[in-house]
This record gives sequence, C-alpha cells and structure tokens, in this order.
Amino acid sequence: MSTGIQDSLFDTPATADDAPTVHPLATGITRRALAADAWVDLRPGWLTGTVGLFDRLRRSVPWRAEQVRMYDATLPVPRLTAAYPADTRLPDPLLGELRAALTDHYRSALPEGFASAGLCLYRDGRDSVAWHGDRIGRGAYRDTLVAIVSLGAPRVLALRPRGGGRSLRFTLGSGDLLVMGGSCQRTWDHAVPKAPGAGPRMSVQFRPPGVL
Ligand SMILES: O=C(O)CCC(=O)C(=O)O
Ligand SMILES: [Fe+2]
Repeated sequence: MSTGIQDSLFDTPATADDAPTVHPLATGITRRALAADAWVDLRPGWLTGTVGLFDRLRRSVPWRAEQVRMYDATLPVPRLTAAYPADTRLPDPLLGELRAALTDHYRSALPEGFASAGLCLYRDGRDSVAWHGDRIGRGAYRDTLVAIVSLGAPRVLALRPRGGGRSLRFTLGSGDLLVMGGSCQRTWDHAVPKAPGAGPRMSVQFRPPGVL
C-alpha cells in the first residue's frame, strides 16, 4: 500500500537567499494512528524557504561517514551524519527555533521536551538507512517521540510493523515534518530506502533526553 503525503516542495522555485519561515505547528498537522498504539504526525511545509538552510548545513556541518551503527544488529549505513547531543551548540540558530517550537507543541505528551539533534546527509539516491527503530536508550522500553525535519530532495520514509508486515511510505519534501510517537520506536521499524536518481537530502532528527 502506498500512502501518505506527496512531495510538498512549497519552496520551489527558490533561491539560496529566500527567507526561511517556520509556520505554526498548531495548524496543518495530521495524525495517523498505527497499530500497537503507535502514531505518526505529518506537517507538510512546516518550514519554507529551506534552500539557504540546506546549503549552509551542507557546507558547515562536520559530516562523518558512519561505519557501523548498532540497532538490533550491526549495520553498514551509507550516509553521512553529525550528532548534536543535548546542551551542545546546534549548527544553525534556525534549528534551535525548530526544536523550541516542537518542545512547545508536544509539551503535554513530552514534558521534558526535545534535546538532541541528529543530522543525516543522503548524498544521492544510493544513500539510505536500513529498517530499524530508534531503540538505543529509552526508546527501547518506553513510549517516546522522534521528530524528523526533511530538507532537500524528496525521499521516502517507510514504516512497517517490527519484524515485518505491510509498509507505509511517506514522501517527505523539503521543510516537511514527520513525528513518530507512542510505541512507534518499539513496535515499528522505519527506513529510508535507496531511490535511484534522487538528489541530495538531509534529515534533522530531534529526540528527547535519553533517546538515541
Ligand atoms: O533520515 C531520516 O529521515 C531517518 C533517519 C533515521 O531514522 C535515524 O537516523 O535514526
Ligand atoms: Fe531512525
């Protein structure tokens, strides 16, 4: 089954100096309930004017090649990453604004707020991340929230019940927000499949304290 949003490249055509705008989160969010008390919120076009941000981050972030990463297994991960643990300086003030807006909006579900930021760069359609849950730390045993802001070329973020089953595919365009909540990290897996011909795409994941 194919479902979810289509590319929402609200900010095309755009130039590198277009003004970034963070739109209100109170409007435009759609929640989709999943099995096992998991859910996904989608807010297409949360951020517009993303071209400059994408370019700045691509240039200024100290991207590192991931050799291996532990989920349930050790996996090779073809993409570049950068980690910004809680209380470290984010690579762009706009990311601080996004994190504050997310913390504010999800306060009743997540009183502790969002803390860390993880950045991933998928250089082209050959980069990807395999099926996994964000189950290092608290996500392994408690409900939690993981918020993903997509920048750059549209890519599919797929979700399927842990251990297999029919997958849901959400095409995320530049500036779109997807939030996984409830039991999602324990009971569902997610992946960014390879996409031949795709352009560069970045994701910024905000996580609460103790979730990796
Ligand atoms: O790039 C994405 O949208 C997903 C990244 C992800 O799932 C992760 O780094 O744990
Ligand atoms: Fe993940």
